Amino acid sequence: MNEKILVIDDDESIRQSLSNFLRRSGYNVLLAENGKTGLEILNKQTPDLIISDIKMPELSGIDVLRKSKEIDPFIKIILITAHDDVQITIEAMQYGAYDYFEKPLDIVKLRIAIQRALESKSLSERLVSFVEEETEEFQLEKKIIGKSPLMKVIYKIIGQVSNNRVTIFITGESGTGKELIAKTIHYSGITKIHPFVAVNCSAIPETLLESELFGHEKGAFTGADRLKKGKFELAGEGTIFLDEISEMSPSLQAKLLRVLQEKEFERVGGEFNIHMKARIIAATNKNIEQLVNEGKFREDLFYRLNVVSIKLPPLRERKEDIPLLVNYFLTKINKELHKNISKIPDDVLTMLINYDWIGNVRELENVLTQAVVLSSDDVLNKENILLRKPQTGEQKEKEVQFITLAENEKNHIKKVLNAVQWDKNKAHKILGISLPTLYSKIETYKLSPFEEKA
Ligand SMILES: Nc1ncnc2c1ncn2[C@@H]1O[C@H](COP(=O)(O)OP(=O)(O)OP(=O)(O)O)[C@@H](O)[C@H]1O
Repeated sequence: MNEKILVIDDDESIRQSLSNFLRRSGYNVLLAENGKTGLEILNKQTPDLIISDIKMPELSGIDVLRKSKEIDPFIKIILITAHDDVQITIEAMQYGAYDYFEKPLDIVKLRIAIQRALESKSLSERLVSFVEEETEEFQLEKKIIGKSPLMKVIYKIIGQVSNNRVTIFITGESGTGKELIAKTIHYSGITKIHPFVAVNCSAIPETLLESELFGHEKGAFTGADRLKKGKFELAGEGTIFLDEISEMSPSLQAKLLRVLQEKEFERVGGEFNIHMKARIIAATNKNIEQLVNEGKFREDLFYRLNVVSIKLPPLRERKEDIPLLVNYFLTKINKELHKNISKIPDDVLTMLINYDWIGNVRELENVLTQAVVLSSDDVLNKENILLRKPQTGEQKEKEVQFITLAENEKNHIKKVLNAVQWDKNKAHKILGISLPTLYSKIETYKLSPFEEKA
């Protein structure tokens, strides 16, 4: 039996082209020009999957998503939109959207998503969760900046985990935003009315960490002159963020494992167990798998913590986010320092894009702060941008020797196009070639804004 897919879009041309594509792929198609009609069809004809536009008059795609889930909690919904919006992506995933696509639609990716959505329909009964309460206004787009495909994957995971309490392990180099992501998860979902408590496991001496985490009773040890609640207790039903977890001593790793297994802990010197209600988010900038292999981090603890894993990409792997981050930080820093640096020369932006940012977003923010402090006019001047090391290292030269000139050109054009989000008018100027030449190079090298994964 062919599966039924309901397409809801107020744009007739999109409805028709989606309908043709779906029929050609062997599905039965139902069409609705607005959310209200779509919901009526859902009631009467029980489709297996809905593909809905987000921006529609009266009922939006998010409204359709929420109401459809009330009618059929196990329906799969793929949302499409013309606008790239972090908040909407997270909201859509929170309300249980199966996936989220931007126009123009990438048909190959859409086809795969449809197949997967239909395959997982029978499993979804266990996965779908309702969100009854309105989420407090939390302006995510002001906090996490980035529209690269790698960051979009992260936003989807945030949406999927913010309304449950699964344990999360975040890895990523220093300054990639691990704490920021942990806070965003906390403040986007059911934990947001409870405390967010962060502990840096490497900053606290080993002897103190246990009482810091679990608290201590009065008289538990010399100097314990009063009862002190630990971070787990203070976090209540909120989130405890264990940063630099790889630095935890073996004995404390064993204690933490027991807490995770038994969901309870004792204060140091205490005699009764306290129920653990907080969600744990652990993070490290070390290669944790390697530490596990070397026996430096308990494997059983790692598996307990790594229920959902989030790997934050280094900034150099999402260079297209650099211009956005530069704008965001300049606005923020200008405000804080009462400055008005508004002009970013093309060569300065190119330099920032090409730099490898070992310290990631934190380093970028620091470099920009320094540049704003040093600037005396409204231009972000090159001489005020103090980078840690020269751009061309020996390593880079070695890599270049092994690729052809054409490959090098292709890579460079692609890097610039990604960095300016495929704005060809900007790209041809940065590259110093004419617009027609840029088009012909895109054609020759078969460049595309969409990376196909094997
Ligand atoms: N995508 C982003 N958008 C905006 N700001 C960001 C982003 N990622 C990181 N930042 C900012 O960069 C700084 C460093 O981020 P954060 O402390 O979360 O990194 P981290 O990975 O936890 O670092 P470390 O491993 O050193 O503890 C913070 O000021 C944070 O707000």
